[in-house]
Amino acid sequence: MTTLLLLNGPNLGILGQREPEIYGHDTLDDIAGYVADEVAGAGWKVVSVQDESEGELVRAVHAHRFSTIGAIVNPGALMIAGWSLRDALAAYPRPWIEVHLSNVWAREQFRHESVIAPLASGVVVGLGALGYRLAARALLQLCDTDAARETR
Ligand SMILES: O=C1C[C@@](O)(C(=O)O)C[C@@H](O)[C@@H]1O
Repeated sequence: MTTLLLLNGPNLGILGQREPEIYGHDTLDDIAGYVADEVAGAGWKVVSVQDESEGELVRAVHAHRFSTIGAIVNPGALMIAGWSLRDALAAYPRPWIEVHLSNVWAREQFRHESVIAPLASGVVVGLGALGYRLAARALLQLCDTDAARETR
């Protein structure tokens, strides 16, 4: 079974209750369901990990690095200085996409830089839960391309 890693950082476990005017009303379970719906047609399943601590997220990237085909990563505030998460993702051998629910560029200055973005295959920002769906669709295409390359 092909598996996609859905990785969410600090404070994303309380989506739905957390500043819904910024982050929307969907819970993380809702979002995991949307991602699962997007990839089900390809026969992929989703493993969803959320943690408040960077170390646990690093552990999750390590644990899933050879068992997943790609990843969707919302690092939360670790975008700002999550250097060990950045290094773990640098060693993740598959395509992955950074997602932010809110438009971080339209918010405080400290959210305008992401230490992980330069390593991502792409970044989706400001589209709420739809951003996770779009990231899943992108990974279906990116991973197909990889698979096609491997068979050449
Ligand atoms: O926790 C979050 C959520 C966020 O990653 C988003 O999805 O919009 C944006 C971050 O700046 C913030 O710290």
